[in-house]
Amino acid sequence: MEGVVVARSSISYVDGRQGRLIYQGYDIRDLAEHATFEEVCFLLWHGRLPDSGELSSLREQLVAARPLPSGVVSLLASVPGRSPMAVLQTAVAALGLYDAEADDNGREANLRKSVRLTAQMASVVAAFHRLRRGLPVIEPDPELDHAANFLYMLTGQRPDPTSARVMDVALTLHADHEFNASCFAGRVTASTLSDIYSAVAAAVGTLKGPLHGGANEQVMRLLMEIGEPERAAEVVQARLAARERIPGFGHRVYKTWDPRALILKRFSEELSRLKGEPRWYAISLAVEEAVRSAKDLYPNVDFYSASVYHLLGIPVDLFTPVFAVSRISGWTAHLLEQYADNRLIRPRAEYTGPMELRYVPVEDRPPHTAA
Ligand SMILES: CC(=O)SCCNC(=O)CCNC(=O)[C@H](O)C(C)(C)COP(=O)(O)OP(=O)(O)OC[C@H]1O[C@@H](n2cnc3c(N)ncnc32)[C@H](O)[C@@H]1OP(=O)(O)O
Ligand SMILES: O=C([O-])CC(=O)C(=O)O
Repeated sequence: MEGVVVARSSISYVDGRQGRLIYQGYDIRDLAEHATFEEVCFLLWHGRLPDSGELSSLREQLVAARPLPSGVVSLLASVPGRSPMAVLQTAVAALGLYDAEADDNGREANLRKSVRLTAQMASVVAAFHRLRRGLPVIEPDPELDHAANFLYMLTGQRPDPTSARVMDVALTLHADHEFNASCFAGRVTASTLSDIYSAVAAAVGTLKGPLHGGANEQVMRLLMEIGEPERAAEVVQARLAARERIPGFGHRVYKTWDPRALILKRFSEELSRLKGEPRWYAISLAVEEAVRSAKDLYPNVDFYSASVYHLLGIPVDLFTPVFAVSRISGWTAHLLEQYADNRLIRPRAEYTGPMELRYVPVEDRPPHTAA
């Protein structure tokens, strides 16, 4: 389906040649510099920036929705913690079980659920992490905005202003990206008129893969394996010689710099310096140079977000869940758009199997021999 346009959408636009990303008319660089994640959520859901009353109201709704149903907390305390993305997917389905509006697909109900899901996915990731470490779940702080509160509930420390701002911008940068694989999976689910929780659970499962959101975790594991900038070229060359992919490079749509990667690169450099850990930026830069000199591939959003998340104190296996904590805003915007003008998404396949075979009873079939 490379390059195939499957629907019309007003939510976001990716110009893969110029390296531009637009949310509802606004350039991502403008939003990253000036907007908050809460404003971006409103923009994606409503198609325009909020006025101050609307923004205060959205903030209040998000704060009010942060606490999780106790049944979901019990579930998080009892599941095996091997795959945080599988836990998140399970928790999204469970949140639907506790929502009396789960099966109401009207726009107003779905908007309320978009707010709840955006607030609660952050709470799920933070609570799961605390519980698996045997630590108490942190009560949300209504004075903190979404990004800062997430870091607080995860780490137990109120973040410094730079960390809070970097987290907020990272959420904005990851919020939406046109018909990416997870968004498309969610829209396909919604197109059957299934509920928003089912659609988001499908999207979470799709984001998990290492060719999509799962790449950010693989990037950090690569940086850790490399360990020092001087080893970057050797490790990258060995991987390319083995025809392995370098996580965090290449993109189906961008054929130049991903504008989000440029912003995250600056944050990686800034945080590396501020936190006194210059090697993460130095290794990342050395990997970028090694890949760029070997292949015509640019870093995507997952490359520099890895060192940024690490420097914010986020555990490596939560990197992809943190991507979902942001992308829930874009997924739900797309689901609202899908429900508003729905037609079942059901493409065709070109059949390549045999025809005209006749059934033979099992006792008459010869033993199968591997080809
Ligand atoms: C949020 C996101 O989802 S962003 C993407 C996150 N995923 C990653 O970072 C995983 C690594 N990247 C990749 O695997 C790919 O670049 C993808 C899946 C993102 C896009 O892939 P496609 O559009 O299908 O590109 P395609 O697979 O056709 O690659 C074109 C060529 O570039 C090579 N290539 C692409 N990405 C990489 C990479 N990361 N490392 C090494 N080679 C690569 C391919 O091997 C291929 O080379 P060839 O023509 O010599 O065989
Ligand atoms: O658009 C894509 O294919 C991948 C994606 O979600 C992104 O880059 O944010």
